[in-house]
Amino acid sequence: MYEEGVLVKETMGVLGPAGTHSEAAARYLVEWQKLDREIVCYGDIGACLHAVETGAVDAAFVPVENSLEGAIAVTLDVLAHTDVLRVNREVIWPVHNYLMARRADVEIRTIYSHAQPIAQCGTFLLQYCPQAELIKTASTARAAEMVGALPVDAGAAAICTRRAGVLNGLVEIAGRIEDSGANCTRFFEVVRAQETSPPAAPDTVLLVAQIDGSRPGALYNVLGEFARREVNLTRIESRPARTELGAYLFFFDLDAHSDAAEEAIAAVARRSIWLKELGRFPVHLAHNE
Ligand SMILES: O=C(O)C(=O)C[C@]1(C(=O)O)C=C[C@@H](O)C=C1
Repeated sequence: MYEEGVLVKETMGVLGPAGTHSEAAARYLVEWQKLDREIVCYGDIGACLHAVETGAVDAAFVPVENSLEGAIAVTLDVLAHTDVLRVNREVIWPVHNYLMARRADVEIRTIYSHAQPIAQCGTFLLQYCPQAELIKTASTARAAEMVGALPVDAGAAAICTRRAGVLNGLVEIAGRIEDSGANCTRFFEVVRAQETSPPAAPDTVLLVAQIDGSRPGALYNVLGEFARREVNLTRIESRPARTELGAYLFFFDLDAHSDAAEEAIAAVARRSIWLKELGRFPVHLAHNE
C-alpha cells in the first residue's frame, strides 16, 4: 500500500497479546499467502474489528466459530450491524491447548484462560484438576502473561498456546488437552467493504437476514427457497436482532458452488425484512502440528 508515494506495510489486527491462537493463525496466513503484513495486537475482538472500520488497520483476523463450543458472538454481532465490513477469506485453524505453569512440581490451584479454551478442555479439567479455581481472561496469551507474573508458590497455571507459555517463562504440564483431536476454529479475515475483490473461486457465500418471526412458517419458507433449488447450506446461526425481545437475525453459509445460489439469494431477500451479503470467499484448511 502506498501513502503519499511511500510504501507502507499493511496491517492486520488480531486478539493479543503475542501468543494467542488468533496470532498463531494470523502468522500462518501471512506466511502461507506471503503477505507483506504486520500483525497488530488488540485487547479484544471488538476492538480489532472497530480498528478496520476506522481505518486504523487494513484488516482484522478474528475467530467466528469453534468446532466444540460454537459461535463467537461478538464477531457475528459486529458483522451484522455494520455496513463497512466484509469477509474476504476463511481459514480453519486446528486448535491445540497446553496447560503451562512456572514450575512442573507445584500443585495447581488456579487455572487462568480465555472462556473458549476452558470449555474446550472441560474433560481434562474435570479429570485432572477438579478442585482448581478457573479464572477467565481476555485471551489465552493474557492468561500466560498473568501466570508468568505470579510467584511460583501461587500454584497458578494457564491454558494457552505453547508459544504464549514459552514467551512468558512457563513450562509444559500437559499438552493437547482439548476434548477432541478435531478441535478447530474458523477465522475470518475482515476488510473494509470497498476493498474486497470477489475471488475467482469462492467456496462460501455468507448472508445475514432478519426474518419476520411473527408469521407461522417464515423460517421454513426461507429454507425452502434454498432446498428447492438444491443450494447447500453449510451452517445456520441465529443471534438476537438487538431491537426487541424475540427479534432474530439468521446467518446462512451457502456452498458457493451451487448453480442456483443467486436465484435462491434473491428469493430469500424477498422473504426477509432485510438481507445483506457479508462476503464471498475461499475457505482454507490450515496445518497446525
Ligand atoms: O485466546 C486466544 O488465544 C484466542 O485467540 C481466542 C480464541 C477464541 O476466541 O475462541 C481463538 C481460538 C480458539 O478457539 C481459542 C480462543
